[in-house]
Amino acid sequence: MLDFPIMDSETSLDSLRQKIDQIDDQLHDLLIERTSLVEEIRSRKSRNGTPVIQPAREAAIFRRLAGRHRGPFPLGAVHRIWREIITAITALQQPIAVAVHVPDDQPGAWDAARDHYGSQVPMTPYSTISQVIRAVSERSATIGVLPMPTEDEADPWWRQLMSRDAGAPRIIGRLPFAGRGNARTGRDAVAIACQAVEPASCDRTFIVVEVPAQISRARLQSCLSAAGFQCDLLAAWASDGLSLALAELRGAVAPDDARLADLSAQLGEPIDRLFHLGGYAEPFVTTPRA
Ligand SMILES: O=C(O)C(=O)C[C@]1(C(=O)O)C=C[C@@H](O)C=C1
Repeated sequence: MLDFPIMDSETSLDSLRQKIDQIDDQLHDLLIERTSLVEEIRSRKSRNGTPVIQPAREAAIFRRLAGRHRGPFPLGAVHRIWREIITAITALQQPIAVAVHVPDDQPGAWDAARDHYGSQVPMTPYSTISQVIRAVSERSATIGVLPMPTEDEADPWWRQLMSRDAGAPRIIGRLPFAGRGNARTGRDAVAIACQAVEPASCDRTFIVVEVPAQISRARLQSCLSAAGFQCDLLAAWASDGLSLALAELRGAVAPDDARLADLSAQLGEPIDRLFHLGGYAEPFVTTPRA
């Protein structure tokens, strides 16, 4: 702790600025010290096969800081500073590039992505969602930022994530995490990356299930509830006899979750095809969905 003399109205601007300089030195030294841990962290994760990007840990870091925050410094600004730090530390462990879906009428998608992944990593805007998914699948981008799914989409992008390939893209996060700040208009977004998602790390889980043709949304919703799930978003899509439902479920849902067997019983037929699309740590401040 810095030991400052009592300040009174006689304290000069120069001496106040000297104190600011001392504090800045401390902050800077601590940043350098924090960064010095990165090589050890990287090597442990690489030894264990743990993905470099750890959204649940990132969420826990900010929640902890928010819990101890005090004084007038804006919490949203604390979040922005830590997002720069965390992405910089991530990029020291593996190259990071972000592909963002930015349609003309949603410029805020870019702002939210930049607020989250910082100002220093390469970020590319794409006009179509398929381009973003392709960039991530082909590894020209590490992270893709896509609009949060909604219930009635004619050609929902989440179908493109239905893959059993362990290296296929999965949903790893939701943006913005701590409010929109001055970001321009935009829907909430999800981040995708080609990495395993530990079910326990998710406050929300996305699954896609092949469901009996003609099943109504209301019936699906009641089957999910009867199986013990709390479902926040239920999107359906059908074509040529194939009917799919995307459900955003509260909490973690592991592939061997007993409720999935119950769901199959509720639907009256075995679930032939069920895909875990990933999930996210619940945002600190949830913005209303557009
Ligand atoms: O804890 C880790 O695994 C880290 O790599 C450190 C760190 C951080 O800067 O705090 C960076 C990236 C991860 O996504 C989570 C946290």
